[in-house]
Amino acid sequence: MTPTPTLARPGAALELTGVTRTFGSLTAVDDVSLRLPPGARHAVIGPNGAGKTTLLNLIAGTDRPDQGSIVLGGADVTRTSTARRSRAGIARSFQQPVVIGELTVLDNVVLAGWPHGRGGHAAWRRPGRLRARAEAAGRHLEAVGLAEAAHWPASRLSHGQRRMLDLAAALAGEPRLLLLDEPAAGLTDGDIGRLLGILDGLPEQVAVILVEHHVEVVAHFADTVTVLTAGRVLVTGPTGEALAHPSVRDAYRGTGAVLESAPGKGAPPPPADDGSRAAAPSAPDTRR
Ligand SMILES: Nc1ncnc2c1ncn2[C@@H]1O[C@H](COP(=O)(O)OP(=O)(O)OP(=O)(O)O)[C@@H](O)[C@H]1O
Repeated sequence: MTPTPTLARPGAALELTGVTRTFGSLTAVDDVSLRLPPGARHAVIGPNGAGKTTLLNLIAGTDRPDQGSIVLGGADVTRTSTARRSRAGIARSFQQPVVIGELTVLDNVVLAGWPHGRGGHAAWRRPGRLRARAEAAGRHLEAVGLAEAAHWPASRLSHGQRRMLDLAAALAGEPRLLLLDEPAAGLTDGDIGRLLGILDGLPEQVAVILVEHHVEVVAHFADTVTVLTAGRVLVTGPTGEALAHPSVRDAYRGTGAVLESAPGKGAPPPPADDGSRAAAPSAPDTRR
């Protein structure tokens, strides 16, 4: 059966309506609706197994919803391939950074930004296009603080640097919607401070969905937050209100997250080597 096309209200960068994904008897994402304007700074938080990564997979197209619709910039992409969505302007970073160790840092970014499809093959034969891509890749590396490492083999990078390279690679496609899956995971305090600076410098017109366990990163970066528990939206709204909501406190109680002390949006990055970070929620992982 052909799905009924969904019309987004004007102006939405992304509109999810009733998005649901089940795995057997488990509903990982349950009737999630969300509307983001261009340039949105939105975070999705929730305990382990809440459905955050599944939601990103559904938006990026690596997975398909059982119900609901996904509309990007007015176009229904619910059933379109990952490659088409990438061409339409969706880019993502991963929990485990995707880096090709044998290539240089610069080439990783050039490759990530290379056009998919037949146009991409033709582009290799045009030295001017290649040069322009390399210059753009250099700018993205500069933005994430990796300019000096541009000609290193990517295998030389530390974990924190790989995360930054993954981010530069995501930016290389000049996205209109950027999906960031736990960019602060495994970073040192100093690296998190740098990450916050980089996030602050993301192009204004790009809508961003940040999935993150570090509440202070969420509080610093996001204007709005959706809290998921067991696949359902518990709360969605302005960051301060969402984090202060009693149900959110209940959902996070006992997980170690320090919601009270999360700095407000616009607060400076935390000092390096301060060990008092708001901890990631650590509810039992229900992954099968
Ligand atoms: N391919 C799959 N097959 C079966 N179950 C899955 C699959 N992918 C995810 N799940 C389940 O769906 C639920 C949501 O998983 P998901 O990874 O989206 O949660 P999450 O909120 O991103 O968790 P975390 O914070 O630990 O990354 C979990 O119970 C998980 O085990």
